[in-house]
Amino acid sequence: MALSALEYSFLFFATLYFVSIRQWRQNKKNITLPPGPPRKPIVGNLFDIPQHKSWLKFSEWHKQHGDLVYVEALGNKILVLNTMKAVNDLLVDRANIYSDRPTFTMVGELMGLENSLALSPYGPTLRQHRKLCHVAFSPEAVKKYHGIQEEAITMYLKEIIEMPQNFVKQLRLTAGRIIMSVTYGIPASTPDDVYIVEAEETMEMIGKSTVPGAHLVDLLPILRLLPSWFPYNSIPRVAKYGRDLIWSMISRPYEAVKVDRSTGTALPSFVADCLDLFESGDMALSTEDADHLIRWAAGAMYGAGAETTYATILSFMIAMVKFPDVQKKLQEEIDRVIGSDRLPTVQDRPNLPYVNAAIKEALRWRPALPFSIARKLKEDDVYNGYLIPKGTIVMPNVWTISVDNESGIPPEQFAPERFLEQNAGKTAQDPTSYAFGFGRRICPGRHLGETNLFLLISGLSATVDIGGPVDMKNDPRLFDAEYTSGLVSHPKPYELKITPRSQEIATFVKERAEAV
Ligand code: HEM
Repeated sequence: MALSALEYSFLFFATLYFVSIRQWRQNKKNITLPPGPPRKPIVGNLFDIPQHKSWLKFSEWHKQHGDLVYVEALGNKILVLNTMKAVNDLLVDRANIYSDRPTFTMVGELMGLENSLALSPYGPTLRQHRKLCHVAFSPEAVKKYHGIQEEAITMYLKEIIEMPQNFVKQLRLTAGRIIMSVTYGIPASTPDDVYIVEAEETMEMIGKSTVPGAHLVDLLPILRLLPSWFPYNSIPRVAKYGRDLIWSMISRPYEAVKVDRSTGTALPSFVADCLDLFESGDMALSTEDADHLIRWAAGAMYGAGAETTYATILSFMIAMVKFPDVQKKLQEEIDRVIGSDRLPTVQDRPNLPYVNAAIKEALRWRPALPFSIARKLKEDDVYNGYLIPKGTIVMPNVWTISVDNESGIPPEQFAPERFLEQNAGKTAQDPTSYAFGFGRRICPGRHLGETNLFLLISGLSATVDIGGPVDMKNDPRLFDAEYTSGLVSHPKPYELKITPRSQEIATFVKERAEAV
């Protein structure tokens, strides 16, 4: 029987395809895993990876093993990327297989958090989440939140002028109020922080649950199938507690927006923008699906947006104590450009190069997410001759990437000068290219986040002197902040001496805050 030309071509290409797949599989057997410290049977490198600040250990391994460091822990495969080139080659250029998130059985599957934007697997739902963010958090769309951000930060400045000892607690509240206001339109000036209290409680529970080893079921997912009557099985009870807490945190403010919209009293917000988008018919979703999507997209914002801002500013304040010359230069620039009778606004940003350089330096000096947020590889991959197996957890080592060995200024120094025009070309990598993540999962709140940093850094510099802690006799005390080791690494609460730069400034900040 004679075959047609079409059938011949089909057979030819099919044979070529199968032969190349076989060849590829054979080659793969000869391909080695990326380098890393030697692994022990079963536990792998479990006991080589420190629980505290593990990014420092990976930075050491970077020097020994190179740009890729591969480790295993109890069968979990982990690849750490230590350079921007490796990050760009994999997370950006091969985004279709490197944009998934690792799974957590307890908090993700059993408590439901895998529905949320930040933990959502890479697929059609994530693309819809990202579309909502693209519309609601574009550089143009976030302009409508500038007023909210300015007001919340004015209130923060008033609070720390009046009660400087509360600067840490108030910073946390301020970051939370801004996110709640932007996400749900809850006024930042509301004295009732009921949503924030609930969100903080939920975030604490999630933080504890995502520490490796916190739940046995994460190591042995099969345990989730045990019936609830099984002796000593606390999994269903813990899962229900977490699920209820998360559901309440994401649903109460969301339902409130829907009620406010029905009465025409809703303030601008991410949720309101998303509901508008759905109602415009632009999303081709059922009401139920849109409801689910928007609720869980909005529910990710607090966790992702509040603690990162808090961490970056707490580190900035430490830098002001350790590098008083930088504080002086910031104050001088603000006094020269803005004067001392008003607070900086977003419109002033283009005229304040030193403040802008200080934002970059704050993102670089102590990155809030030293390992960014981990990815999971969807299928086997080969890079630089190494096999990276499917399911590998891939972590960009932002800590190592942020070490500036190019500008000639010691990396430990907090020096905005690295990013001034005079150093352009010989300076370090721009931190905005790594601090907010990469590729298809890059932080959707980065424009909003940067504005928070601008208003806080310029507002603090305009109004207060930040000094180290003092003893009863007003003598300086030794000062070194400790950092937490979770996903977000922030300084543990510490003391500072914060004083208004002048009585006039204290008065106008108070008047301005009262007007809010
Ligand atoms: C200083 C401020 C901030 C920093 C340093 C920061 C950093 C990051 C980083 C490193 C990621 C991981 C990206 C990746 O996987 O490649 C991320 C994700 C995310 N951020 Fe931010 N962020 C900040 C502020 C915000 C704000 C203000 C919001 C919201 C209003 C926000 C919302 C999110 C969300 C929803 C994700 C998850 C995206 C996804 O999984 O696709 N972030 N952020």
